Amino acid sequence: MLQLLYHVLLSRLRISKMPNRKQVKFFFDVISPYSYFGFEGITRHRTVWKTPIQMKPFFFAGVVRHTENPGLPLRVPIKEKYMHKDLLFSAQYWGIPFRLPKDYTNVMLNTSSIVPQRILVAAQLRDNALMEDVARALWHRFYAYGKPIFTKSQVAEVLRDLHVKNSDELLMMSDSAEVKNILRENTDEAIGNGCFGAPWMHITDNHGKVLQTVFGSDRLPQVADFLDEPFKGPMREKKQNA
Ligand SMILES: N[C@@H](CCC(=O)N[C@@H](CS)C(=O)NCC(=O)O)C(=O)O
Repeated sequence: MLQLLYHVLLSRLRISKMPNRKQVKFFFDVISPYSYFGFEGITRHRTVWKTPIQMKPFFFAGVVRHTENPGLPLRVPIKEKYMHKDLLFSAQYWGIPFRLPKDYTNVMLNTSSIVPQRILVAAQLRDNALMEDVARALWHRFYAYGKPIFTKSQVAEVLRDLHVKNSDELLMMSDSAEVKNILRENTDEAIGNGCFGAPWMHITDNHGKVLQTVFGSDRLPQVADFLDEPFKGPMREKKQNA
């Protein structure tokens, strides 16, 4: 009995000693250019934040389908015109080489990103840093060189350029039930918390309770403030792809 009491007290003590650290989950899809900016912004801030950041590849089309979001900027001509300019403006801010790929709106609205997103999940199962390298390289290929990134062979070229070991295994893994489930779970997790767009973030407490949901790469200053962390602007000196 005394022993039981001792263990209960000890576990209580351990819980109360745990720092009450918030965490960020960052949901993104390579089909979303604003995810690219947010991805760069948040990963650059990792060097100055203590807050753990979890990167979550999800399926943007699944979100759009679920929410029946009629407000996608590329579907509204006046917003489309603005967005084309805003992407260049924002890319300049983040120091990202960027030009609009040919036939951009059409490609964005009519191409599926399921293949690269599943490959990112497979890469993350191996190693999160690998996943981030692949995501960054996919965006770089699309926006710096205008080359497509949506089929297996296109992604395979990126893996080859990055000298990824056993890349065939990774591509095969991306068709597994495990990978498909994780991508679906990540998407459902965002949808379950009110997601309608990308990038999307959850700020949670250290028990995983969602304290704040956030839409957009342009909300990083508010995210930093909520986390009690510094916002250092675009940190262009940290850019990896020139
Ligand atoms: N102001 C946001 C815009 C983000 C944005 O427009 N994301 C697109 C995908 S690339 C989206 O999810 N749009 C849905 C909507 O605007 O309802 C930012 O700077 O990141």
